[in-house]
Amino acid sequence: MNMQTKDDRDKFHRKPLQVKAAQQLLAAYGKPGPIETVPLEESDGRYLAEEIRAPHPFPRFRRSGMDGYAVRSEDTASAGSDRMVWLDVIDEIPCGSVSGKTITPGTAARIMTGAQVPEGADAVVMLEMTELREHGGRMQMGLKRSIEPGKNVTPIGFEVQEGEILLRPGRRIRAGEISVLASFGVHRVPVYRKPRIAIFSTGSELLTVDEPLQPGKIRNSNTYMLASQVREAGGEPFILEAVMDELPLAKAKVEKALQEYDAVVTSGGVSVGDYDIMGDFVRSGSVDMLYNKIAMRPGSVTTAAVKNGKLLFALSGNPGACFVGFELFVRPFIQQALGSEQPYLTEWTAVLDRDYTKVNAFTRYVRGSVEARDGVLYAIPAAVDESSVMVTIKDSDCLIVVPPAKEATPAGSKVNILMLKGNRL
Ligand SMILES: Nc1nc2c(c(=O)[nH]1)N[C@H]1C(S)=C(S)[C@@H](COP(=O)(O)OP(=O)(O)OC[C@H]3O[C@@H](n4cnc5c(N)ncnc54)[C@H](O)[C@@H]3O)O[C@H]1N2
Ligand code: MOO
Ligand SMILES: [Mg+2]
Repeated sequence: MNMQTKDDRDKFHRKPLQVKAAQQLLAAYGKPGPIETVPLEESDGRYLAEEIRAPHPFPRFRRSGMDGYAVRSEDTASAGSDRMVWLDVIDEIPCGSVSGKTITPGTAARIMTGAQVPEGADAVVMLEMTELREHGGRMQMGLKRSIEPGKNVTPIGFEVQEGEILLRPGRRIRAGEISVLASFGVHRVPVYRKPRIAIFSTGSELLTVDEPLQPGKIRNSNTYMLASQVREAGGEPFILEAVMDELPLAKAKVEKALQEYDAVVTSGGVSVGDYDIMGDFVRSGSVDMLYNKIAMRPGSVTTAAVKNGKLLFALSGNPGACFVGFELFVRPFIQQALGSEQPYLTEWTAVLDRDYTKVNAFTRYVRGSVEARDGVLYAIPAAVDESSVMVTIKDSDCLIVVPPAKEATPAGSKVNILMLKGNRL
């Protein structure tokens, strides 16, 4: 039987840090950069690294909104149901062409949607409102309705003025942003390089996913789950081989990974057990420990340390705790490295759908699904949400934040939820 040592006493009496305080500690290390440029078609999902200003107004020319005729509105003033106004058609302007003619009194030009409205014209009449005839060897269009100035003409700069800021750094590039970039000719897009995150699990019980099961062993799921979370958060995951619960192995692996990658995420071995070597490692002095206990559940044993300005996130081995630890601490780091405007999970309010009976001294982050009923958001806690439970992670749209309470939280209570799915703003 082992005697209790000073180290044991240190690890048994850890001082828990609040989640927000831990996030603040970590924020000092989450700096955006470096910048790389990628082709526009590869920029989807990336984070813009430079401000984009409009080099020209948009639209850049007066644009027809209809297929029809470009006219001078004042020429149509006398048109009415019993009085047809006829105008000479002096040109035809397909999209992409610029007319060399000016619309003078008594004339019009046939024009297509998207084409540049010719000089002199200040309105476009849609084709369906007009008639066409040949008269004295000239083509004429007629209409029975007066047209107001500006009708069906999109003015220059209607959408964007020259010099206007269109996109700021840290903006996630999606379909709408890509449309902006393409419209202004940004074919090589400056983006923040994806932070390179090394991931490995610790645990002598771990098998690779393709190994047959053996007595007492389990397959390593956390590594792959974490890699998916890294990708979803905008980082680039690097899966390293899992290590046995032996301190020198883990120490060598972490130290090498910290040199080669932007951050290291491990799972397992952070509690107080005899083989919880990651806990021993962060207390060994080879890294500076930031914290080794958080006032939250699951994931109270979540640990972080720093070496040469680089972070080690030592997450719990319990899958549920590992998942939550990532979302609360690693995701913001990745998002900060991408210059994201909003690194933390978005907080919404919802109505708790059923009683949540567990009580705890720490804030709980309960996996739940979200449903909208009659415009009200309901949060439904997962049936089983123990830290060690893996299978309900897949069903969580959100984390329901249950503050420390001595009594159950009844159905109908207003709760804050952290959105996981559909959150990627
Ligand atoms: N005496 C105490 N025991 C425990 C405490 C405590 O305060 N006092 N805390 C409990 C809590 S809370 C948690 S959470 C766990 C944390 O455990 P560790 O982070 O040390 O993780 P391990 O011991 O390595 O593993 C825990 C559990 O998770 C499984 N595991 C580990 N790695 C993986 C992986 N890559 N993929 C899938 N599953 C994994 C492992 O087999 C264990 O079942 O400690 C409590 N104990
Ligand atoms: O770290 Mo443990 O999950 O608090 O459940
Ligand atoms: Mg353990």
